[in-house]
Amino acid sequence: MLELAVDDLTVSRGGVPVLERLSFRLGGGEVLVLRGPNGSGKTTLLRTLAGLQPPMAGRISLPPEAIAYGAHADGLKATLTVAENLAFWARIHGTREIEPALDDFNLQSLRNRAAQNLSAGQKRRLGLARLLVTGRPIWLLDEPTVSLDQASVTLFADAVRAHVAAGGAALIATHIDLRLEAGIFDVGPFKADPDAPARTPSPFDEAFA
Ligand SMILES: Nc1ncnc2c1ncn2[C@@H]1O[C@H](COP(=O)(O)OP(=O)(O)OP(=O)(O)O)[C@@H](O)[C@H]1O
Repeated sequence: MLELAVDDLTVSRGGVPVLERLSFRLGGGEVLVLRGPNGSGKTTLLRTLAGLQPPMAGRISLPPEAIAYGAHADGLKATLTVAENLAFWARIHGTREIEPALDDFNLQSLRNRAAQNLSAGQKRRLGLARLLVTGRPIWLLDEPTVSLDQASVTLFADAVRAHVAAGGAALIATHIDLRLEAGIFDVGPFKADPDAPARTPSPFDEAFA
C-alpha cells in the first residue's frame, strides 16, 4: 500500500527549526495541498521529504524510489531539445514513453526546440512533463504553477487528477486554487518557536560553553 507517513517531524534551515512536530499521512489516490504564508517552511518541508536535507527530529517513512520532486528550478538541460530532455529523464528512470508527457503538457509543437529557447511558462511545462516520465508514484511539488497561464494550469491540474486516479499521490505547495479534490494541510500551527531552547546543542553552543 502506497503511503507517505510523517510522524512528529521537525524540519530546519541553517540549523534553526522552521516547522516542528508535524504528523500526516498521504496515501495513494490522494492530493494534499500545503498552505502557509511566505517563509512559513513549505519548501523546507518538501526538501526534507524529498531527502535533500535531513530531518531535525521525527520520522518519514515511504516506499523506496517513490518520490518525484518538482522544485522551483526546472532542472532542464539547456542545449537539449524538449524531446531530448524528456528522453534523458525517461532513460534515467526506466522505460516510460515520452509521447504522453509531450501530449499532456502541450509540448508536441515544441519538441525540437532547445530548452534554452523556451519561454518561462514553456520551461515550466517541460519541468512538469518530466514528472510523468519518472514513473514515480509520489509527486512533491513546490509552487508548480509559477509562470503558467490559465490553460497550462488546467493541463497541470488534469495531469495531477490522472496521476491520482491511477493510484499515485501528490503533495503540492501552492497559493492558488487548483480546483482539485484535495485535502488541505496548513503548516501555520506548526511554526517553530525561535526562542525555544535548542533540543540538542549545536556546534555554536559547544564553542561558547
Ligand atoms: N539557506 C537558508 N538558511 C537559513 N534560513 C533559510 C535558508 N533558506 C530559507 N531560510 C528561511 O527558512 C524559512 C522557511 O523558508 P521556506 O522557503 O521553507 O518557506 P516557504 O513556506 O516555502 O515560503 P514561500 O511561500 O515564500 O515559498 C524562511 O524564514 C526563510 O527565510
